[in-house]
Amino acid sequence: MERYARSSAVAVIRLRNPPVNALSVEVLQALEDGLKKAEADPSVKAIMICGENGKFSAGADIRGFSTPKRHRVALGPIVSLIESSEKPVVAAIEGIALGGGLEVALGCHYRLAHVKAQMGLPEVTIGLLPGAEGTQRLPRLIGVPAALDMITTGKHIPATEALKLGLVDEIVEENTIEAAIRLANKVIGQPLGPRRLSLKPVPKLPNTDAFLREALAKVKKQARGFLAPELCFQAVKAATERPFAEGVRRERELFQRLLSSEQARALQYAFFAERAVSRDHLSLAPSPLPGTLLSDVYIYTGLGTMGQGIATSLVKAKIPVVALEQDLEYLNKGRKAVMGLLEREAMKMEGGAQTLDFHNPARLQFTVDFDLLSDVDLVIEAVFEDMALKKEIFHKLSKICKPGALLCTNTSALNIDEIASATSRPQQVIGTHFFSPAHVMRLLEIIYGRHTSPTAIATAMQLAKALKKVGVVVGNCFGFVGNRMMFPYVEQAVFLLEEGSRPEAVDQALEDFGFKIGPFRMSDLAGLDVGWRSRKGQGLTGPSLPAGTAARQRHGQRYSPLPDLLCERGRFGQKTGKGWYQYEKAGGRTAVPDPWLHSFLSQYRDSHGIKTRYIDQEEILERCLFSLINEGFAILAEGIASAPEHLDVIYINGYGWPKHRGGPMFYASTVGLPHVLAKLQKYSEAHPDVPKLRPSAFLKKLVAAGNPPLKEWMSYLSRQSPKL
Ligand SMILES: CCCCCCC/C=C/C(=O)SCCNC(=O)CCNC(=O)[C@H](O)C(C)(C)COP(=O)(O)OP(=O)(O)OC[C@H]1O[C@@H](n2cnc3c(N)ncnc32)[C@H](O)[C@@H]1OP(=O)(O)O
Repeated sequence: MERYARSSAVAVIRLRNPPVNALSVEVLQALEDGLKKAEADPSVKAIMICGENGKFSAGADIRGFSTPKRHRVALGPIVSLIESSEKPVVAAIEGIALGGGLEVALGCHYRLAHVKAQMGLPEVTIGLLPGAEGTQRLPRLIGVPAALDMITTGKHIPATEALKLGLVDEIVEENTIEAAIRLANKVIGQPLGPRRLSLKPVPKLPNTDAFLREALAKVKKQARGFLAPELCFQAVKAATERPFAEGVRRERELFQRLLSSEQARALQYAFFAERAVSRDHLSLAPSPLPGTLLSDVYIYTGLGTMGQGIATSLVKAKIPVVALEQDLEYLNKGRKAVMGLLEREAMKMEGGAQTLDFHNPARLQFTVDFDLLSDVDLVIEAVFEDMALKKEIFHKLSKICKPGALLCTNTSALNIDEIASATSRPQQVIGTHFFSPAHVMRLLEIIYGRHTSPTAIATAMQLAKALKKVGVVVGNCFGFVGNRMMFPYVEQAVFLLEEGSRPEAVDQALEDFGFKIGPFRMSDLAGLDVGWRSRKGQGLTGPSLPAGTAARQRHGQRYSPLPDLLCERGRFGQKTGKGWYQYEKAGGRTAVPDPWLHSFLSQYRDSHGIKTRYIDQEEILERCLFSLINEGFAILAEGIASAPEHLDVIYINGYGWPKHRGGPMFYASTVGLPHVLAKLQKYSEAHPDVPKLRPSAFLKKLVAAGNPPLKEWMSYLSRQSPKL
């Protein structure tokens, strides 16, 4: 505790724990001591709580949740202590007030925020609920609908919205601390009863029961097996039914349940994994992006779907863009699409189009003039996946671009070294694999080649950061990490259809597991023709397939021609109105099980002598997920990725893996590696012609070593890529 000024009647309690003033045991102890001291000091007439370095607090120290209970300090009683103070307590909110930080502010009698501050109760995103009485105070302050929304989604809200909701009393544009001191002085001696949220009733709704029923249904639908949102709901519901103290008891019960759950552990693991992975390699970049290193980012594209998303993403990050197309017709189409995307993005932002300033040619210009490339700092090529075309472009780039320019290719599988070989500067060639839609998806897979320099890797990581994406650095192999792990997963899904399952059963099992979308719905959405083109290119199907090749075998391994057969019938998915499902029309989005497909599958099985059998959910999950995980172990052993956390961050941010399961490798660690190995052995014996079911040597090694915790896995490998 300190005084604002020597003779000031206002005591200041500053939360200090860089970088985000997380409420560690020490901070909480100091907060409690400060409060008691101020309370006992007769010369103190009011108290102000603020945070160091322009940030109120990011809430409880998340690392503390995995320490034994005896080492934790309960925050709820401290919030109560603040509220029961006989002297007015003012929260001066700058930067962020999140989780326990906002709960501290809710205990204060007055809340004043800087206009740029953000507030929220994001506990749900780490598998918890606001367990410091926040589920009971917030509905009393802003009403049940708004409180439920904030608590079950965990979203951050800006100060302007907080003011409208009544979450803060005042917002200021200038010095928050001085404004809070003025407020504290002004309210000295005023009655505190009406300012104590625990004493207020929860505002009544016209039909609380119906509202809660609907809200619960919505929460359950979105949660897909994720427990925290529903328990957050239950805690807020308790506020509508019980007096404050009983509501708090219920909140504590629910909080404890979540705290000990595997889901909370998984989400907290994912929180730190993402931050650790994003930090990798950054320090080697010569200077921060954008602006200094990158004066212009050049996108050479087809301004097709990927190029459009990438351009949008760069403009949103305020990086100047020059977008190039091969001819005016494509350029105009691309321009229209990018402008449309930017208009929509601008509508979601405060300040709209003006903030993004995308009508300004200095920010975004469209051209067909390749020579404009000579002065740009970074190029992102996003033409379609054709090695010959990419090599031609990179050869040209290498001649035109200035010596220091970084040359990035947006490929999802092609060999970076082969692309780099077309240039005279392979050390500056790197893969930047964006995910569609590129202005929405957070993952950026960054692929280094044999000659890629550490500076190039670090610069690509800077780019990811500037784009607010999660950059993950991986090695060069077919499909890199994400798609390479996806191949066996999709392969198993199709094999399951051959053996007796249906697309809707496979999708359901994986969506129940928590995936946003199952493999067949995903394939219909992405277009079956994409994979078909690639398989034709690899000689697995189409005219280059040698005559006499067995229908269900390639290179001595099992192969399913089912996706090829659908493509031959023009069933490309949503775009043609038919794929693994049927749709209301070409371009339709509602997938409906298709009787034609069911009878097609029966005939297929008959013609290949396959006996249809019932396949249960367990087998669907095990075969799809464990084959994907098995590939993950192979990737780690080959040094393509530097740690299991990297694979998990890729899967959560790029492939719709349910975050509450922590990513595939974390999931493997929770079910236990001996279990994964035993299942793979069983399925591999049943399907000896499927190499991807054969347990990886690394997995076997870890099991033989006694199933060590995930953090220790990499110590069982002697070789690591020098660049990772
Ligand atoms: C003690 C028992 C009390 C029981 C109370 C029960 C109820 C209360 C529960 C809670 O409060 S749970 C925590 C709720 N808060 C959050 O979920 C916020 C999480 N943090 C963020 O969203 C972001 O970090 C941020 C605050 C918006 C800042 O984002 P920015 O992109 O600027 O920086 P980051 O790289 O994300 O973070 C910087 C640095 O800080 C670490 N960190 C952030 N928040 C916490 C935290 N709450 N606890 C511990 N550490 C935190 C983060 O990990 C980064 O550090 P490194 O990992 O890079 O070392």
